[in-house]
Amino acid sequence: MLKLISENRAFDGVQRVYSHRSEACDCDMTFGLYLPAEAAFGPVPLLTYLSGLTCTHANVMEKSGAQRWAAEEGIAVLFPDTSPRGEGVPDDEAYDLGQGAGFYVNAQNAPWSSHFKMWDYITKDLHGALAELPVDLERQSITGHSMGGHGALTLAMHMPERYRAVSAFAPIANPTQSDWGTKQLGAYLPQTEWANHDASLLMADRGFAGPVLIDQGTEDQFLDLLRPESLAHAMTARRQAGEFRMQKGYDHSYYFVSTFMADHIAFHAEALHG
Ligand SMILES: N[C@@H](CCC(=O)N[C@@H](CS)C(=O)NCC(=O)O)C(=O)O
Repeated sequence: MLKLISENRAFDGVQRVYSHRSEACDCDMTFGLYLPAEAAFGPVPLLTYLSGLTCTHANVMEKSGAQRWAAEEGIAVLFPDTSPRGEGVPDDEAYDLGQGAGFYVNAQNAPWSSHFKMWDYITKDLHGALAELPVDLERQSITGHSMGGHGALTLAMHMPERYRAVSAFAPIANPTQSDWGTKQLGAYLPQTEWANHDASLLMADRGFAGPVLIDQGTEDQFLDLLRPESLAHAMTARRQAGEFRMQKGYDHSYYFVSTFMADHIAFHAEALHG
């Protein structure tokens, strides 16, 4: 059951925030949902945006300007949180492990395995919760930033029947070869599972049948950790159809994300309305 936390009118639609109980994460979770005006008349297509390290559902909702473009295209945008939270949920002193850093996996190692099941949260609990809202679950696609770009790419490549298109802003592209990856995958999962959560390895192995769009800033302060070159190489080696754009001068921040948000929403709208 969903609990409505807030509702604000935006671009003729509504920006809502809900909380609900997640069985997978064994705690209450919060998410944002933007519904365009069209949702008053029937289910609209749904784009999920997964956020990066340290974020809650709120960063992208407040800083990316996504609502304007979603309203123009008549699509809903879902903004999930990045981890389980609350008392009793394990955490780490570092910003990039534990709460705010769920990495979109189902943790198998203690102490994380008790709550950190973000893969199941997104694909099962949240999916189920959306059934009572005016979104068309047969028309979905996915995007994300940084850790969320990693989540978007890995989810899309594992579930192409659910997601028609995938895009990413500065994704963590090759986590098995990066400190943004080995640290978290190592904490959460046995090493035999890592390759299932590495976008470059999945791209080389299986690719994605639908459209793909990646944007990466050339002045991103985390380039060495993100390893975009591994994903670009995997895409070209596989002859994956898609666009990989190196955007001159942009860093890792929401100034970068908001600059290209219109492009990404138009890209998804084309796949979702088609
Ligand atoms: N706090 C970290 C960086 C974390 C970071 O840049 N997070 C990105 C996603 S990976 C973000 O979106 N932060 C929240 C924001 O800008 O609103 C550091 O100082 O090294």
